[in-house]
Amino acid sequence: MRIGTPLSASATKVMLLGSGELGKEVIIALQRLGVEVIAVDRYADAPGMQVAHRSHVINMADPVALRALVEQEKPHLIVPEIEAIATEELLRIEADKVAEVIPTARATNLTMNREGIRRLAAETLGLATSPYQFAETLEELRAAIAKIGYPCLVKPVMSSSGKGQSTLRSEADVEAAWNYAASGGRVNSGKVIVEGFIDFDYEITLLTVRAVGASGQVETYFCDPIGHVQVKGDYVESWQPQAMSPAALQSARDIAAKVTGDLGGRGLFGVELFVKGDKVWFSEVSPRPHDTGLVTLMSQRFSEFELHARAILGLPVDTGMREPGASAVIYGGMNETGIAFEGVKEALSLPRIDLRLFGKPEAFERRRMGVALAAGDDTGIARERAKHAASLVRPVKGDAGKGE
Ligand SMILES: Nc1ncnc2c1ncn2[C@@H]1O[C@H](COP(=O)(O)OP(=O)(O)OP(=O)(O)O)[C@@H](O)[C@H]1O
Ligand SMILES: NCC(=O)N[C@@H]1O[C@H](COP(=O)([O-])[O-])[C@@H](O)[C@H]1O
Ligand SMILES: [Mg+2]
Repeated sequence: MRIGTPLSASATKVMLLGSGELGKEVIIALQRLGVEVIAVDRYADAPGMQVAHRSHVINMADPVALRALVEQEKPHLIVPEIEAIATEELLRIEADKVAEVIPTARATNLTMNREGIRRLAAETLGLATSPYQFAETLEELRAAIAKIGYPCLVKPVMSSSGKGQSTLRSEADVEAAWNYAASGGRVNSGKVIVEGFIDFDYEITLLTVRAVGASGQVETYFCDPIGHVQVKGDYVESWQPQAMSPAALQSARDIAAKVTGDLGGRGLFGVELFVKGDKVWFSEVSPRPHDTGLVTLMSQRFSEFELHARAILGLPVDTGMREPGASAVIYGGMNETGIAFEGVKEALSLPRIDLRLFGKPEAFERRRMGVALAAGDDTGIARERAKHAASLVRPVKGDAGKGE
C-alpha cells in the first residue's frame, strides 16, 4: 500500500474503533508512518483521541451510527480496538467494499463474542480448551454448571479486562455471578459462558503477527512469549520472555498459527494460552494488540503497536526482542475526574524505567490509568523494577490550576 500525505487528497486514512490506551499507541505508530488517523470511542477525550488527527464520539455498538460515520469519513482501513462494536455491520461494510476491516470483519465478529471464537477453536479447529457451556437465563446457568462442575468461571459473552467475570466455588456463588455478568460486561447480550477452571502452571500471551513477507504472501511471525499475572480477570503485571519448555512453546505456536490462520487478514493478534507442563490450552484471542503486550514498548525492537501498524499497512515486520522487560499496571484507586499523579519523578529516577500515563479523563477505583515499564538483565529484575515504579506513582485528586 502506498502511503499518502495526511489531511490531503492522497491521505492513507485509518479509523480506530475504540481509542483507549492500546489504540493510542497504535495511532502514534501509524502517525509516525504518515497515516491520517480518525479516533472513535464512546466518550470524549479518550486517550487515542488526544493524539489522532480528529475524533468522533458515537455508540460503536449501534450499527446505524457506525455505518453513517464510516460513510462520512471513508477510511481505507478500519481497526477495531475494543470489545463493544456492532461487528455484523463491519461484515456488511467489508462486503460492500466500503472499507477494509482489520484483520478481517469475520475475525472481528467471531472474537467479539466468546461463543464465536470458542466454538471455532474447540469445535472447528479441535484445539484444547477448558470445558464450556452457554446460558441465557439463571436456570440455564444452573444446568450448565451442573455439567461443568466447580470451580468454574462465568463471563458475559461480550466483555474484556475481566468485566462481569466471576470464579464460582459453590452453588452459593451462582446468583451473584449471574447478576454481575448481566451488569458488568461491556455490552449486555444476556448470554454468559461457563468455563471449567484450568489449574495452569502459568499463562501466556503469544503475540502472533500476520504480515506480508519477502515472498509477497502473508506469513506468520511470533514474538517471544509474554507471561502475566491477572487479578479479578484483569492483567496487573506482564513480562517478556516467559521461559517455556521447548514442547510447550512448539504447541503454543502451533495453536496460535492455527487460530490466526483461520481468522486470516493482516495484523497482530494476542493469543492467550494456559500452560501446565508441556500441555497448552487455548483461552481466547484478540485480533489486535493486547494489554499484556504493553511490555513490548520496552522489550522488543518494535512494540506490538508498531508491529500492528506495519502489518496492517502491508509493510514488513521484525518481531525480535531487545532485552528482558516487564510492565506493572497503575490503577485509578478512586472515582474522580481530572485526577493528578504524584511520584512520577521518583518512579522515573529508578534505573531503566519508563511510564505511560494514558490521560483518561475519568478515574475509577479499578480503571487502568497508566503502566510502568522496566528493562532488566532478567525478567525477575525487570518485574521488581516495574512494580516498584508503579507503586511510586500515586493518583491523587486533581487540583484545578495546580501544575504538580
Ligand atoms: N477457564 C479458566 N481457568 C482458569 N483461569 C481462567 C479461565 N478463564 C479465565 N481465567 C483467568 O481469568 C483471566 C481473564 O480471563 P479472560 O481472558 O477470559 O477475560 P477477559 O475479560 O477477556 O480479559 P482480557 O480482555 O483482559 O483478556 C485469564 O487470563 C485467567 O487468568
Ligand atoms: N483487555 C482489553 C484492554 O485492555 N483494552 C484496552 O482498554 C481500553 C478500555 O479501557 P477503559 O475500560 O478504561 O475505558 C480499550 O480501549 C483498550 O485500549
Ligand atoms: Mg483475556
